[in-house]
Amino acid sequence: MRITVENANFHYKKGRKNLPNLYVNPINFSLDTGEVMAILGPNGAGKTTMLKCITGLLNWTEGQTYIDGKPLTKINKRALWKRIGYVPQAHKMVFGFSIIELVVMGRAPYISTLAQPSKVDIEAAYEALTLVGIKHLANKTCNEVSGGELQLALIARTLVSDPEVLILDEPESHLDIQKQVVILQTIKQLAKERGISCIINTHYPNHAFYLADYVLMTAKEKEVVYGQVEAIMTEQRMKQFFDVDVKKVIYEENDSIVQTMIPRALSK
Ligand SMILES: Nc1ncnc2c1ncn2[C@@H]1O[C@H](COP(=O)(O)OP(=O)(O)OP(=O)(O)O)[C@@H](O)[C@H]1O
Repeated sequence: MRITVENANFHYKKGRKNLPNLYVNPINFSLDTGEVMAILGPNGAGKTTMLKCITGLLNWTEGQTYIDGKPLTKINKRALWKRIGYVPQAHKMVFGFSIIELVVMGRAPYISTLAQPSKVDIEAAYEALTLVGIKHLANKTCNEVSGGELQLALIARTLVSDPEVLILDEPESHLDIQKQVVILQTIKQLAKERGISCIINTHYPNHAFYLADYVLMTAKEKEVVYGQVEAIMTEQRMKQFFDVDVKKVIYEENDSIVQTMIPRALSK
């Protein structure tokens, strides 16, 4: 499946008044089966808004998202949500669903209105929990698990609809370093082994280096740039977009080239 965004932009409204466009120049990118794109930018740059527009939760005010060449607005919503999985930022939930109930809700596009989830739906939910490594938490309530465990459950909830594209909003935020690794490895595995295309908002340049084939970088009043990771993730661009001096370090580990970025202010 190919997801394409062409000449897109967005502005919020305040009352009847249009606020300025969030992006200085139109957004253009294309992602094929199993490819990963990371979106990076400072707080308030419009990353969450962009994910919502890509999936049709908000409507682009200019341009369009296309799925295999077909405008997203022309695709039946139920059919669309079988193909696209959206994992929002995890906020602690205060209601009492169990984790398995939360994950079964992800089968909604397959369950007809008013029908109960079937055995197949419940089996699919357990399979997804197994995949993200938290099957043992199935009967805990959302209130009883940690932020990281809830984040994994939200990913599982998306996986039960067997999506072709996974859109994740800062999935590794608020997680300890071990849980971050689990999330990143899970996403990479879904992309490379299951051919799921992934779009991920992240605040971590190193995560983009690990996961992404392409990076889209945006910041208020800065040109939106998009391209292959090596071309976009430069010291110069980090200075330009984040106003931070970083050192890009490249080294070899287990026959792979690893790239990382360290803020110079933190090196003694
Ligand atoms: N409903 C809204 N109405 C008006 N402005 C909004 C609305 N939602 C967000 N904004 C503004 O749009 C801009 C982009 O917000 P968005 O949440 O997309 O940024 P972000 O890059 O995801 O930020 P962060 O990294 O902090 O999560 C911000 O200036 C925000 O205040």
